[in-house]
Amino acid sequence: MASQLRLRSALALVTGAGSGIGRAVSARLAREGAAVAACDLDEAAARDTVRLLGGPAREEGAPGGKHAAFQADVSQAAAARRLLEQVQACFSRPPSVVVSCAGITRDEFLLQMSENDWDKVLAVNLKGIFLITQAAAQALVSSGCHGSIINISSIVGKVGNIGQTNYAASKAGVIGLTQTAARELGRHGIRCNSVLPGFITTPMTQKMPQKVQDKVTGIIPMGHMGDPEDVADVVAFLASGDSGYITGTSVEVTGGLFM
Ligand SMILES: CCCCCCCCCCCCCC(=O)CC(=O)SCCNC(=O)CCNC(=O)[C@H](O)C(C)(C)COP(=O)(O)OP(=O)(O)OC[C@H]1O[C@@H](n2cnc3c(N)ncnc32)[C@H](O)[C@@H]1OP(=O)(O)O
Ligand SMILES: NC(=O)C1=CN([C@@H]2O[C@H](COP(=O)(O)OP(=O)(O)OC[C@H]3O[C@@H](n4cnc5c(N)ncnc54)[C@H](O)[C@@H]3O)[C@@H](O)[C@H]2O)C=CC1
Repeated sequence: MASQLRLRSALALVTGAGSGIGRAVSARLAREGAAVAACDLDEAAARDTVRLLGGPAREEGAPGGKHAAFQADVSQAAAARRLLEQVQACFSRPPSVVVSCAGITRDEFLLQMSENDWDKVLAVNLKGIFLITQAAAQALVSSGCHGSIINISSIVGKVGNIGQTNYAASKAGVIGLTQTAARELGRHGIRCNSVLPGFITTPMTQKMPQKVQDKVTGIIPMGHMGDPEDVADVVAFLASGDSGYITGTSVEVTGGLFM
């Protein structure tokens, strides 16, 4: 039972909380007792996630509910700063758990990839994690609070993938960013780890051509795609004291794909 409420004193900020892995992470952290600040570019989707967590939503300035929804574009510095301000105003404390799930794809072969598709993916997937990690770390350090920052990379950041020069670069960058943050923030009691999901059933992967989906599934040692909850299991562990001496790591959740 204890492990089921190991996050009862935590406030968790989850970006990309309106869909897929971010929604599953929000549900799992809430189930383990955390208050969840669910953020998404799509505010309605973030609100839907908070409704799924159960109980009344906490609106800024009207404390009552346990969880709250926020709208922000993580790729914009002012929005990232404003998000951390709004979360602290709503909950009277900085988030002790920060999970960056917000991410996009703009897939194309290198020979045809546009600069715009490169820029957009790097802005959301890498710069967005820089901005959120920085704003959250600044809030935690200035308040003397410890924390756990979990950044969602991808197995593609480790091995590359056809059609994803932009995405692969962004996800490889997330690993290096997180390792560096771990080196700098450890002395402040802030742990930073990356999670590298493999092929997970979400709207993001459902956009892939079916023939490619079939190709990938055929080479997964466990023989099937993963669920968002498989990723949430690892995120909850990294968020909790059960991983208290783990920082700077990259945890692969892939069914053995590209081990
Ligand atoms: C033995 C198979 C090995 C497969 C390895 C694949 C690993 C993928 C793991 C993903 C796990 C993590 C995913 C993640 O982090 C979340 C995401 O990023 S989900 C999106 C992942 N995106 C892709 O994998 C790219 C998929 N491809 C496309 O979207 C289109 O092909 C593309 C827009 C790049 C080009 O479209 P188009 O010009 O229409 O060409 P085709 O679609 O007809 O493709 C031509 C040819 O190339 C083959 N192909 C395309 N992508 C891949 C790929 N990723 N891996 C392997 N092969 C690919 C495609 O099957 C065609 O082959 P033919 O034999 O000519 O039919
Ligand atoms: N689905 C998969 O197989 C894998 C996914 N990932 C990563 O996991 C994370 C979540 O992916 P999924 O749940 O599959 O995708 P998804 O598309 O279901 O959810 C992504 C969420 O991020 C939000 N978002 C997009 N841009 C944003 C922005 N600028 N600011 C704030 N929110 C924004 C979207 O509105 C959406 O709700 C992404 O970072 C993705 O790259 C990594 C490996 C595998």
